[in-house]
Amino acid sequence: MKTPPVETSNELVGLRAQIDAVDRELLALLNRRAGLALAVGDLKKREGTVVFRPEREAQVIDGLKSENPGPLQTPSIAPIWREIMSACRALETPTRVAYLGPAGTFSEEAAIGYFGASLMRVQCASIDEVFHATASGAADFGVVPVENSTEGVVARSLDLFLHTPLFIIGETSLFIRQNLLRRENTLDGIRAVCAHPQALAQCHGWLSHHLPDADRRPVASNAEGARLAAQDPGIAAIASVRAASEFGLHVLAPAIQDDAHNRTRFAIVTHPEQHPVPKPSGHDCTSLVVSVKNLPGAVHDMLVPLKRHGVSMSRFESRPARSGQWEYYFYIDVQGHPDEPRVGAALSELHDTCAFFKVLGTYPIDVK
Ligand SMILES: O=C(O)C(=O)C[C@]1(C(=O)O)C=C[C@@H](O)C=C1
Repeated sequence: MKTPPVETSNELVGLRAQIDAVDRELLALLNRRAGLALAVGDLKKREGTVVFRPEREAQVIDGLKSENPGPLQTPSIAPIWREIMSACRALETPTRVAYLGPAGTFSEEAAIGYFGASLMRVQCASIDEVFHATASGAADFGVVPVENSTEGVVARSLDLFLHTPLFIIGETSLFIRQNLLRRENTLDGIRAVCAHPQALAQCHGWLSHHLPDADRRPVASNAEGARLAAQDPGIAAIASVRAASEFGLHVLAPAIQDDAHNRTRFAIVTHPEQHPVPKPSGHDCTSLVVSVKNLPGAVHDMLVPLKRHGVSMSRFESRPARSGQWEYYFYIDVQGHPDEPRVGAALSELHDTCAFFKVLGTYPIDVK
C-alpha cells in the first residue's frame, strides 16, 4: 500500500510559521474586540438597553463586505463575523433561543446560522411551543420556519403570527438537503420512512421511485424521525447529515429532495417587552398581515398606496380567514423601514384601506 507523501520542504515550514504568527495577532485583536464588547455590555446595562442589535450586526457585515480587498472571498465574511459577534455578544449576556428540536433539526441549523454558535439552546417539541417559550420569557428569541421553496408556506407559523404578541426581528434562510438515514447501510427491508410532513413532501418523487412500498409516517420533526430510526432497523428517516451523526445513523442516500435548490426561510421572533423594533439598517424588510372586505377591486385598491409611494413588495401570500365567507388574510413583505417617509406614508394609507392590519415586524434583510 502506498503512503501519501509528507510535506517537509523548508518553504512550507516557513509559510506555516507566518500563518502561526498571523493567528497570534488575530487572537490578540479578537481579544481586544471582546474587551470592547464587554465595555459596550456594561454601558448597555447602566443605560438599561438591550444587547442584541440586528441592525448593527447587519451594518458591520455589510461594511466589511463592501471593503473586502480579497483574496478572502466576500461570501466568507458573513459567517466569520457572525461567529465573532456571537462570541462577543455571549460575553455581554447569554442569548436564549427557542426552536423546533431536538438536536440536529434544520431549525437548530438556522438558529446557529443566525445567532452564531454561542447561544443557549431552548429545544421545543412544536412550532406552537416555540411561540409559547418566547412569549413567556423562557427564551429571548424564537426561530420558526415560514416558507419552503418547494412546499410553500408553513401554515402553522403564519396562523400563529395573526394573534401572537411576538414580532419578527430578523430572517434567515437555509439550503435544505434532505438525506435518507438508517441504522443498516442498505435500502433493503425498510418498512417505514419517518420524517416531518414537509420533508416527506419534499422527497415525494424520490420515495415513490426508490421505496414505493415503504409506509410514509409523518412525525413532529426530522430529528424525531432519526431518533425512531436509531431504535428500529426497519425504519428510515429523512433528516440532515448533522442528525445522522447525532443519532449514529448511515447516510444511505444524500440530497434526496425533489428540488435541488430547496430552501427554507425562517423568521426570528421576540417579545416587544424584551426588545425594541430594530432601527433602519439601510437594507430592511417589513412584514405585514392584512385583510380587506370581500368586494370587487378590494385587493387592487389595497396595493395602490404601495405603488403610489414607490414601495416594492417582495412577498404576497394568502391564507383563508376561516370565516366561511371566502375571505383571506394576505401576508405581505415590503422593502424598507417604516421610519423611511415613503414607507411610513404607504403603510399608513394601507392601514386605512384594510379591515385588518398588523405589522409583524421590521428587520434587516438576511445578509449572506
Ligand atoms: O455594538 C453593540 O451594540 C454591541 O453590543 C457589539 C456587538 C458586536 O460584537 O459587534 C455585539 C452584539 C450586538 O448585537 C451588536 C454588536
